[in-house]
Amino acid sequence: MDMDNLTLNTDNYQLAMAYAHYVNGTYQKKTVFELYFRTLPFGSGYAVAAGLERVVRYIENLHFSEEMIAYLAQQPERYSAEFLEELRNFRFTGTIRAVPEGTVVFPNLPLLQVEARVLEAQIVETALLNAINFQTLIATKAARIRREVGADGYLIEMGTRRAHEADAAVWGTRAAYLAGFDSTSNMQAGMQFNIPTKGTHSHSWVQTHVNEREAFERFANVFPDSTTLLVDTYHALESGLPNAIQVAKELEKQGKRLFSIRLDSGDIAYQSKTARNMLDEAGLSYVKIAASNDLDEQTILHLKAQGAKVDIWGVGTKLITGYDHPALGGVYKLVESEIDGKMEPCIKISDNPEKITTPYQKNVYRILNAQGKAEGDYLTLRGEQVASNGEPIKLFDPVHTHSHKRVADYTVRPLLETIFEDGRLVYARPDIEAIKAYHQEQLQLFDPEYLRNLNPAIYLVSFSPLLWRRKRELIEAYSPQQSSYR
Ligand SMILES: Nc1ncnc2c1ncn2[C@@H]1O[C@H](COP(=O)(O)OP(=O)(O)OP(=O)(O)O)[C@@H](O)[C@H]1O
Ligand SMILES: O=P(O)(O)OC[C@H]1O[C@H](OP(=O)(O)OP(=O)(O)O)[C@H](O)[C@@H]1O
Ligand SMILES: O=C(O)c1cccnc1
Repeated sequence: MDMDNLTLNTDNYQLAMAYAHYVNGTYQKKTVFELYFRTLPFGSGYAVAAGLERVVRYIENLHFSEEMIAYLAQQPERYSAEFLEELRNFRFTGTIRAVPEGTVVFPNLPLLQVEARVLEAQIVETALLNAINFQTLIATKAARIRREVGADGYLIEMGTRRAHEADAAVWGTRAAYLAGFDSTSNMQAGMQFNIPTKGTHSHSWVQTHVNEREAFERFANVFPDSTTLLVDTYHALESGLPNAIQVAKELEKQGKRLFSIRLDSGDIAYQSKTARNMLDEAGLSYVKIAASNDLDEQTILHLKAQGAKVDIWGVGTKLITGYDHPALGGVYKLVESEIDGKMEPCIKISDNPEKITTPYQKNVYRILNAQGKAEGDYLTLRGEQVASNGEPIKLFDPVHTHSHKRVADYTVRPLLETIFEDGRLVYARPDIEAIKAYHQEQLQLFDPEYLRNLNPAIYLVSFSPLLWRRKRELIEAYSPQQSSYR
């Protein structure tokens, strides 16, 4: 089984619908789907788009292997031999547009758009959501953690042991790195994505020696330029720190420097402040202090408020599992479908206005004011030009319409890039360092009110007047007193 081929990483119902379209002769119908989320995780004011690299690899490798075809042939759905033959030749031949990874994104903004035969667009839904929901969630959590750590702190991702299995560890690490982490303990992620790896040692290293001092010496002698000593196996301040200081002094005699000590239990604020004093008094102000132990942005905020002297933060479980908001609720909705050879808008009506889908394939623009700061995002019909004729542009919340503003002097920046064109990869994939730098540039576009972790300001994702009018008309057309559509 080729584990890199995720073609069957789809739901049973996608194949059932694909088959029913096939049997009815409608499987070649053109469709447009858009992927977006409705609610931000963690109480954040923004999310960080991630997952596109995995989408690209998935689409490039999309095909049903003989083993998969044989499996499908045995299913109770009794797929016909002709359909299985169609699947044997199945490749992605459509067009995908997406916001680049690292983009700062908001609810109801299309992050990805699929324009393809319904057969293809339907089958890929599950895997696209799977990749983008998870990675965007983790990138967003990572950005929150980076915000509290500040630009000076060094952040190591350490979550693999608690991640939801290997894929989540490796791709989650990548998402964390692009959104602000400095390195990871996961070697696979390091190799696969060129992410710097870092590590210290665990309590077992100390426990497998006759005493702590011997353990420290032996480790430091092997890595004299990069050692971090974990000082809390027995008593951090009474034993670990004094032993680490002795080892650092020994290293100095060889012209070497102990890199850091690590605290992994107890009161990190108190211990780090005391450790800092002890190290400084011993003339070891260059030795850094690392901390770990169920950290997240909240704990880090509190530790910093207490004056903790931590230079390096190791964060695992609460990052890689999206601990306090374990899933991003991204959805993939049909916005246009071919009827009698013509693309027609599609809508899903709901009693909850936030869940009514927005019809039509869209263009997505970011509106920047004269200072180059983002004022809001702006969705138009595809092909519709944004007027920049000197007239102010009106931005409003399409659900809570009282919330609006006008921006007089503005420029527009399109957000969607073409990734696949008629099945061909046309996107020059940036390397991970370029994505990381791009994410930092993105943050500069926003006033801090939108970015703060607690009770952030709400950013407007607006419609053009034409899109607004067309959506209203469609809602009207599907209202119960109109019968023509039902
Ligand atoms: N000064 C502090 N203020 C707020 N939270 C802290 C402070 N110091 C540590 N913490 C956090 O408190 C939690 C302590 O958890 P817990 O009681 O399980 O750890 P512990 O006492 O260190 O035990 P263990 O040895 O099992 O790790 C951790 O999440 C840690 O990051
Ligand atoms: O706490 P996290 O953010 O997940 O960071 C990773 C943790 O993994 C290691 O210990 P492990 O949890 O295996 O054992 P311990 O807590 O008993 O030290 C390490 O010492 C960290 O505490
Ligand atoms: O290198 C470390 O200190 C480390 C790595 C993984 C998990 N916990 C700690």
